[in-house]
Amino acid sequence: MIMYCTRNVTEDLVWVGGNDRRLSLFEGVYKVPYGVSYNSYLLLDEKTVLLDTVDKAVGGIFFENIEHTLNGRPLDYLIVNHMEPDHCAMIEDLTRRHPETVIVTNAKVAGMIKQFFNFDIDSKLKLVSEGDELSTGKHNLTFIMAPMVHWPEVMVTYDKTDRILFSADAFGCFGAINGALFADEVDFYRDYFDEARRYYTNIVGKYGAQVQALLKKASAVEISMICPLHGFVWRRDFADYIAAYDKWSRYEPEKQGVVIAYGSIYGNTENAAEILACRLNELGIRTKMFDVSVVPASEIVAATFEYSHVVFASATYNGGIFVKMEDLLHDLAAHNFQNRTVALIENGTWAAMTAKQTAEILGKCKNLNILEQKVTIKSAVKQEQNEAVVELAKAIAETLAE
Ligand SMILES: Cc1cc2nc3c(=O)[nH]c(=O)nc-3n(C[C@H](O)[C@H](O)[C@H](O)COP(=O)(O)O)c2cc1C
Repeated sequence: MIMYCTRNVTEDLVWVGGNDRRLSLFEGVYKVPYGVSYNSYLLLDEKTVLLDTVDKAVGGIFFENIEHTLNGRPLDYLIVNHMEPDHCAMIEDLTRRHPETVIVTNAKVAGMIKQFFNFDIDSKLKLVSEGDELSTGKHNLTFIMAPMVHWPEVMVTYDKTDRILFSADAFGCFGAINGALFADEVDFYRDYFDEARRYYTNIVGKYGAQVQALLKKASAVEISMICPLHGFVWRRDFADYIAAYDKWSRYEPEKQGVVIAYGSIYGNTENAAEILACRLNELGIRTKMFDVSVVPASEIVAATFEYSHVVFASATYNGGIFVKMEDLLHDLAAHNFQNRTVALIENGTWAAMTAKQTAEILGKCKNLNILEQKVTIKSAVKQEQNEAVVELAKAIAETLAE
């Protein structure tokens, strides 16, 4: 007997993906404490259509799900929207199990299939471009190119019949699907929104302009359901989620407030950061603090997309920026960190360097307001620096929107 773990998305669309709760680092970088899902969808129309495959970690359950759902029918089409291995890993296995399957995709994907795999794809290929249609019986599918959301070959598929957007990595979220497939089956904004932000900012945060382009194309069609490649399916009330994507991809903060990221070896720079946080809160300003030595840069990157202001407080380290802080700054620059107000605190026992060097790294970033007022500590906070921190809190307060 074939075991299976599937859920119907609609009457004739079935989720045949899998969950990984043992992955230590997604993409080798990101912690996934609640696991991650690899979504694949099987449409049972007059023709059968699989939309993307899954990561090899869940390959076994994926094939059980497919065979159970097909129930002896052939698999007519595989649509490949995205060639990242967490979604495409099972393509070659699939073609061995289902030699009848025609692969429907764009030319860039086809090139990548050849790069990743060794089977003869040309004999199986049906190439599509922007706006092409595939009729599968009741359903008419069309293809929308979404380059760099978040690889260059990405496209999304729109089911015109049921108005379903198969959105590839867009609108995804970290976190395994624990039986609840739909976002409305969990308390998404309480339990998953932070994970969705961390997913967006780190995975596609760099490509705001391309996400904007996709949002524009998507706004031209009526959408009643969004089926991403990770996380929950959205079948209702997704306007707020699309609005969050719009905000993130325009690099607009969600909230007025200050992220304070500090790098401190012996606690004195941390002390300055703590004092600043106290003074800001006394002024009614919300703060979120991170010790860069213990919090992964990816979590701090996500927080900088949330808040309007960021303070970097760093000890000087062998003539440079404290190593973990330097990692964070490069990570931010790589994620197109922009459109924020920034303040700097530096510490050096003999020659503080970090304010200047931080400003140099951030010099690559667009539309940053780096406050001229900085605080320089020489080893430990003294009366003079205490006063300077108070002044910095006031200067930050002046730049906050009402
Ligand atoms: C390994 C190491 C290297 C340092 N290198 C420098 C340096 O190049 N220039 C400098 O002015 N201070 C240097 N410092 C001192 C720190 O910048 C800082 O003043 C001191 O560690 C106190 O701050 P903290 O308690 O936040 O670590 C160094 C400290 C350590 C532990």
